[in-house]
Amino acid sequence: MAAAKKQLFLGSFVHSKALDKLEFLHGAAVCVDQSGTIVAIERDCDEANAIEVLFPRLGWVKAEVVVVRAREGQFFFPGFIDTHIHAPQYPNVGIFGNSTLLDWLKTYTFPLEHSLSDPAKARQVYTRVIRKTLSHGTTCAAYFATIDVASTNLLADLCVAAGQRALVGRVCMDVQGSPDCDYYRDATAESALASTHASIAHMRTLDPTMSLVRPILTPRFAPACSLPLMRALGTLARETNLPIQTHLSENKAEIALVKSLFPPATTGATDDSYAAVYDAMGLLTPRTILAHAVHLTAAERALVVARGAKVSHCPCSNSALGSGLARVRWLLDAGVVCGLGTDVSGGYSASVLEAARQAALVSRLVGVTGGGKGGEREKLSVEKEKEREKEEEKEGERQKLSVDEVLFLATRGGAEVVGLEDKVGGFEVGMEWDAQLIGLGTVGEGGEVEGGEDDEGGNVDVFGWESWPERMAKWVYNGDDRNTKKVWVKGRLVHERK
Ligand SMILES: Nc1nc2[nH]cnc2c(=O)[nH]1
Ligand SMILES: [Zn+2]
Repeated sequence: MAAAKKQLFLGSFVHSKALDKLEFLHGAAVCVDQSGTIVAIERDCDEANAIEVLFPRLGWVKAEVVVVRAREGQFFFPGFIDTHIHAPQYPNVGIFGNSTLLDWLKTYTFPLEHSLSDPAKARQVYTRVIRKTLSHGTTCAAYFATIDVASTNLLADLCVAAGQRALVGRVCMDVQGSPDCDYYRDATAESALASTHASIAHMRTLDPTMSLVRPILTPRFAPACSLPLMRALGTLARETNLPIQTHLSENKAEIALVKSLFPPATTGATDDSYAAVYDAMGLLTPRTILAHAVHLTAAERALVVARGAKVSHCPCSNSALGSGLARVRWLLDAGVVCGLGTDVSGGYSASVLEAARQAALVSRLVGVTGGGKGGEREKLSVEKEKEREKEEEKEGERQKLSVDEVLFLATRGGAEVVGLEDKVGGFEVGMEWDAQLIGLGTVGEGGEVEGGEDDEGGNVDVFGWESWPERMAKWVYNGDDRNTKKVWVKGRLVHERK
């Protein structure tokens, strides 16, 4: 549903200009037309200026325009893009015990996903996960649903109704026993493909221009898919240009399983790596989202770059399931396009801001663990050892992701991962108004927070002497949904914090 009215947004706007550079526009004006498209951006422009200068240029008359003002200290920020989230797993957020990937799937995940073939339960869970993610400023999500067609289609319906932009994938998994999921799987590769076609057809009817919701091919991960199924999905991707999402190289036991299940002789792959299996099946494309990519080899990274596939970095999940420290700088260095994923419920939070915070923190650990290189170290002379330590320290510093960088990954990076970089992720004329209004707490002279202790600033106190970059750091490290005051998708208000 489009925004019904022309809108004028006034105040401070913050967005990424480059990986390491946020841009701050203060006292600015942004005009958004009825279709939700940004038609003008003007610096140093108050309401009177906008009416006098911008409106005539756009052919707008004052009476038909709704004005939205950010209060002093508040700012508009692009909506977050969650490049990897499992909608049916939302009831399990925080519930993972001490498990690791393969036993977590068996113990917690497959039973819950299976139970969502009950339409009432699916409606309850999907309604909640959409509301929750919107309240955290997620304007676009790449969702894994379940193997069940009806409830996958319901997820797409509910996204459209709530106004959330989404890629929705019916999960494909036709293999019995690896890992153990006999009660929850597609009966055959053919039936998996037929069910996939059914959900694609539903979404094409629901949103024929894919203005909000689009289908995405979703082979769960190699161990749960047969070669014929993966090959057929690769062919379908080539024929339809549809995007693909899957998991890659998340956990060491998973990688060993892939090596044992798919020797190159069976796949025709050039080597026995995990990425090579997907490549041999035609699943590595410029429209492929690869979740995790924690333990990639240099050769796999080169293959991902060569195919133009993208990576969804899921730090909350990688830490919760003890999967490992993804080397994001190492991926970025090679030109891999990266975004952030919550990976609910491997990830314990539906918040992309939390994923951004954890991406920053985890990157600080990548350096001290030797850039994830590990392995035996050559014995050196004392002098050479000192040199090496210095080099490693420098390299460790370089691994760190800044506040600007993690916010880029959460917005522009994510937009490129989901193939929507021309539409969302920043504030540019011609792009769509997917945005959030952020408010931080303002501490008064008496130490009180204006507007009430609890809600106004949530966990973020701003004293007034902080620079804008410092305010952004406070938001990233201490913020939560209490700071997300309003959220728009395509110009439509889809969440308001009361
Ligand atoms: N994190 C995560 N990894 C997976 N690998 C296969 N399925 C899943 C899943 O649901 N979550
Ligand atoms: Zn996942």
